[in-house]
Amino acid sequence: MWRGLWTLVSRAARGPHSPRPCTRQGSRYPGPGSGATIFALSSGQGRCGIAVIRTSGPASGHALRSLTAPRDLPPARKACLRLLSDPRSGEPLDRALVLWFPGPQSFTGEDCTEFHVHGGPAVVSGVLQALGSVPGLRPAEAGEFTRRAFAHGKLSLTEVEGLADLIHAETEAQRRQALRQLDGELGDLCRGWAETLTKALAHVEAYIDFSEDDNLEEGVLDQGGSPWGWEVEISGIQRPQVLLLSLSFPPSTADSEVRKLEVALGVHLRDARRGQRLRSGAHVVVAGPPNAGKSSLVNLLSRKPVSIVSPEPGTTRDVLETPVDLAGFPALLSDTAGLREGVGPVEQEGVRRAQKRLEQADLILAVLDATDLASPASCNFLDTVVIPAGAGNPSGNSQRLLLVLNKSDLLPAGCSDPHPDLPSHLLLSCLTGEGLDGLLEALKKELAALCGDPSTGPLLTRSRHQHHLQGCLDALGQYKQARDLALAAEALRVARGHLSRLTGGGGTEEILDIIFRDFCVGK
Ligand SMILES: Nc1nc2c(ncn2[C@@H]2O[C@H](COP(=O)(O)OP(=O)(O)OP(=O)(O)O)[C@@H](O)[C@H]2O)c(=O)[nH]1
Ligand SMILES: [K+]
Ligand SMILES: [Mg+2]
Repeated sequence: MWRGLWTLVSRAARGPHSPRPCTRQGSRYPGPGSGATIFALSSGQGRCGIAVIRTSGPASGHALRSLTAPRDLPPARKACLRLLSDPRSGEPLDRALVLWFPGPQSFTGEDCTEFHVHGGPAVVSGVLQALGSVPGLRPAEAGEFTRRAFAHGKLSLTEVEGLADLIHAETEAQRRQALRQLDGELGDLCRGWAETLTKALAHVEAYIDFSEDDNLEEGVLDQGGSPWGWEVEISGIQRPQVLLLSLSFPPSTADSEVRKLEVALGVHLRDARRGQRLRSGAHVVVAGPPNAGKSSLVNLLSRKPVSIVSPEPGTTRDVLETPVDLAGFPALLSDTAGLREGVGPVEQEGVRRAQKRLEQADLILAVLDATDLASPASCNFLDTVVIPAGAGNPSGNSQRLLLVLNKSDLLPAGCSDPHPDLPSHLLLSCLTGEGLDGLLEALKKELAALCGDPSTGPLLTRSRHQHHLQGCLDALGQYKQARDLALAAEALRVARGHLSRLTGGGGTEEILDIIFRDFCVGK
């Protein structure tokens, strides 16, 4: 019985259905030291000071020796100056710094080399061709270096995603967020949660074994009516094996640990939308009546002539989208048609599209002409868009709105705020730029609320993360409702499986393909 229990505890700790919880499992790629050796230019394309060419795979050392003189391998991880020449013709290619990273202490876990050559296109193509002539070497596919790093357990799936985001990060907030993910924060969090579930599962499985022997399950479930009930019950049973379990993981702790886990998952799930906004940009929609200066504002914020500006009302018809860095946050800025009634069919279609885009906005930048507030179009816009959105007191995570009164340069001099009766607003002149700093400050606050603080805030940046955390939470719900120990254990296993898949344990090829598609060749 004692030995049986230990077997069960360790089996639960390992998990009978998923091989290892949240391990950094690989894909179909072969283990370190086998397979082809790949090479690619890892720095950007085009003329530059230094270009970095990498290789990874078992023939890396041979490739390094074939191209360099002297032919011996440099000391591991130390930059050495070498003359590079083409192994076929002996023709000199460049004088370059080379590095030798013997596996497994390398980015991919395999033998790797780096050639830091002068960045002219002729040098780069000469070295790439020379490498291509070495037997066993072939050009790398997009993301193949990172994929090998993942296959060899150097990076978890969430870290791979962080790396992809870091390469694509365009704003400061995105960079901070990607770095946190690359540091493995999300993976660590999931591994901690999975460990909690493993302990709970060990407890339940051991009890299943115990009750099979002693026929106790029925009575306990009758009394408790739920896993929480029988967990408490177990600690009351004076059996040596149960006492052992109680010491290693007291049932009341199991109860509260799983409950704590539910709370933590809920907090992160509520933050998920913010994390996704931080990764792909908040939707900021500029809207208002015709000629308010919406297109002028879009051009000012994006610092380029995205939209046509003209004195003619109804200039903008289609929704025009442009990605911008707004005060360090990524945003997708949309210019829209001026909202008004009684217009021709083309402009009407523009108005319909504008209204549709307004519904999808995370943040509405409502623009009015400060000198034209009494016009029917302005009044209608205030009544139908600004006031319902509750400008001035944005609440919670719902759609937010900033009201901007443009063309302040046309207001009589000395008039600080001509419209104190309007909902909270900012004065701006797209013509002179006055009020722009205040607007950017307000935008920063709004975007920080929408996207979260990148250094402490949301960690879930993809819908994939949200899907698995929700799956885990749902399974914990089933666990609580299970009236049968076997079902309760199965629910815990399902919950743990979701966490495991989030970090890449048992990741399917499809997910890997989608993630690695984001990478460029050489990464
Ligand atoms: N004086 C002044 N004129 C401005 C300002 N901003 C925009 N304008 C002018 O107002 C007119 C309309 O500007 P747009 O940016 O085309 O306005 P819009 O809201 O995009 O117009 P529609 O697309 O037609 O709905 C243009 O002649 C601009 O030069 C401003 O701050 N001050
Ligand atoms: K216009
Ligand atoms: Mg316009």
